[in-house]
Parts: sequence; C-alpha cells; structure tokens
Amino acid sequence: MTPLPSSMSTPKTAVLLCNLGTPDAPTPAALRRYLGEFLSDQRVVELPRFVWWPILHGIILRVRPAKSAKKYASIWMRDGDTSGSPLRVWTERQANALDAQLKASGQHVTVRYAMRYGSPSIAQQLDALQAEGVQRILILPAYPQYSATTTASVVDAVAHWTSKIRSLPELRFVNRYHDDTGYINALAARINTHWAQHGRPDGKISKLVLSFHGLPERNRTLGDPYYDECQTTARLLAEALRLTPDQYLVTFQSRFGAAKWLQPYTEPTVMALARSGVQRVDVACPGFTSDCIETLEEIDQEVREAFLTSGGQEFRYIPCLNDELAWISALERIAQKHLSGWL
Ligand SMILES: C=CC1=C(C)c2cc3[nH]c(cc4nc(cc5[nH]c(cc1n2)c(C)c5CCC(=O)O)C(CCC(=O)O)=C4C)c(C)c3C=C
Ligand SMILES: [Fe+2]
Ligand SMILES: [Fe+2]
Repeated sequence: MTPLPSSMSTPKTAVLLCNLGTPDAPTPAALRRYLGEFLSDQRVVELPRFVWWPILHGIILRVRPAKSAKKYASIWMRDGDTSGSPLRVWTERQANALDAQLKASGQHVTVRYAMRYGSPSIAQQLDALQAEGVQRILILPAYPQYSATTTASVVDAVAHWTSKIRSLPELRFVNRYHDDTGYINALAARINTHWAQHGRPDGKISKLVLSFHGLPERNRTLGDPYYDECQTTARLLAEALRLTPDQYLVTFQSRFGAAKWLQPYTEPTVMALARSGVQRVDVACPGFTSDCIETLEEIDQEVREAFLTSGGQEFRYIPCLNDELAWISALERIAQKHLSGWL
C-alpha cells in the first residue's frame, strides 16, 4: 500500500513559546493595563483579595505606571523596522528563528509566541492555532527555572482556555530546562565571548555576578523549587566556565514590596563589593532568556550606577541569550525532546 504523504498522515503540530508579557507602549495607560493584569494574578501575589485589592488599586496602580513608563521609554527598542518592548521583540525573534530552524531540520512544526499578560495572549494564540487546524501543541515557557509564579501561571492560562473549548488539541508542557546542556553551553559561550574582549575576572579585584529575578522567601519555604534551580544553573554554568568559587556570586534582583525576598539582593551586594575594593563587576542574568526591563534598566542602569557611586570602576552588563544561534539550537533540542513521538 502506498504511504500517505506526511502532511496527510501527521496531525499538525505547533510550539507556543510563552513569555511573561510587557506593555504595548511606554505610556502610563499601557503600564496600568499591563500591571493591572499581571499583579491581579494570584500566582504572582498570593495575598487574599480583600488585603491586596485596596493596595493594588488604591496605591500601586496610581503611582507605579507613570514611574515605570519612564523606565520602559529608556529601553524601548527602535531597530530598523522593529520597534517595541525588548521582551516582545526578542521573544518574537526567538519564535521566528526556532520556526525556521525546526523547518530546516525537516520538521513540520509551526512556532508562535504568546504573552502571559498583555498581547498576543495565550488564549488568542491558541485560538489562532486551532483555526489553522493544529491538533498538537507544545507549551514552552520562556523560563528555564520553574516557579509557580511564572511557569505554573502559564499552565493556568492554558487551562483557562481549555475550559472553554469543546474539541481540544493534544497538549504537552515543558516545566523546566535549568540544567539543560545546550542552555548552559549557550550561556557559557555568551560570557566567554564577552571575556575574549574584556578579560576574565580574577576573583580579587574583579568578579562575575549571576543575577536572577527574585521571589518572596515565603514561596521558597512553601515548596517553590525556583531558588534551588537557580543555584543548579549557576553551579553548572560556573563549571562550564571553569570558575573558582571566589570568581563569582549568585544574587537575586527585582524585590517588590516590603516582605523578605530571596537573598542576597543584587544591588546591595555589588555596592558592598565596590566598598570592599572590587574594582570591576561583570553581571549576567542567566534566568532571563530575553533582555527586558529587569536587565536593561534595573541591572544596566540602576545597579550600574549603584556600583559606580560606591567606588567601583568598571561595570559590564553581559546581554541575555536573545536570538543567539547557540540558544536557538538549544531551544530546538529542548523542543525536539518534548515533541518526540508526535512528529
Ligand atoms: C510582584 C511580584 C513579582 C513576582 C513574584 C515576580 C516573579 C518573577 N518575574 C519574573 C520575570 C520577569 N518579571 C518582569 C517584570 C516585573 N516583575 C514584577 C513583579 C514580580 N515578579 C513587576 C512588577 C514587573 C514589571 C516591571 C516593574 O514595574 O518593575 C519581567 C520583565 C517584563 C518586561 O516587560 O520587560 C520579567 C521577564 C520571573 C522569572 C519571576 C519568578 C521567578
Ligand atoms: Fe517579575
Ligand atoms: Fe525590577
């Protein structure tokens, strides 16, 4: 019997690369919409509604949008035809590059991207894929380290969509890839390229700081594995870079609110380094796969200034993986592993 052409025999398959989300414009109105959706997610802020609602609507959404809009304006990308928030621009480029790479390897897979908060939303993209006849979807969060605040929240958004759909596609989820060899090697290559130009830190007057996004300490105590996964990523990366313990530090940035978050905090740590005689710090943010407000503004502007005004002399921010070829190849292998049996 003649086999059916593969396009007829294999159900259509897609990968949905899901990132956090970002405002559509660097304006207070767009920030209010984005922060309102983001900070209303009970995976992100676990306080009871009757406590959190008055704080969010009475204080945060009145004050933060204008301040944040100025920060976003300072990092907004205007790159040829492309303009937008760096998080959205890089995520879109990653999805397009992964789509091209999977197709070049002979795989009939469509890759799209979605944002957990803002647009294009996860529901919009799942609707669009279903309208195109896609029957199998791999959900690939853009977070190497699992946290309930990010990865599980993506799963919640997908579950919310499935609850309204009669004829469901098959679904698979990637939970983590914090120890994936391709990911670690792509990070190491990024940092080595930087050091080929500027020299390696000696551990005495120069150090590498690996800064991860923070999380309330309480989430860790309650069982969120994020902290441990960040430590594993850092250890594997240090091994790949052949670093001794005195050459690097692991820190946590982006504290929000008054509660205790994962420590040590990035900014006070680099200030203390400067005061103790460290002249140069290189900062990389391995948990962020795309540059965004947290890396370009918080690290490369605020933390830079804090280090230099505390007596430091050289501050070098090492960009995220973005659309580096080694990273797209690593993403392809992560996707392939989870697609196995489907293609
Ligand atoms: C309020 C609590 C927050 C938790 C918990 C949190 C966890 C968390 N976030 C990321 C990744 C990103 N966060 C980004 C921005 C951002 N995060 C928070 C708050 C929490 N994050 C806020 C209020 C903001 C907005 C920026 C600001 O106003 O300060 C981003 C960048 C978005 C962008 O548009 O560029 C990312 C990425 C992780 C990985 C994480 C838990 C592990
Ligand atoms: Fe965050
Ligand atoms: Fe931040």
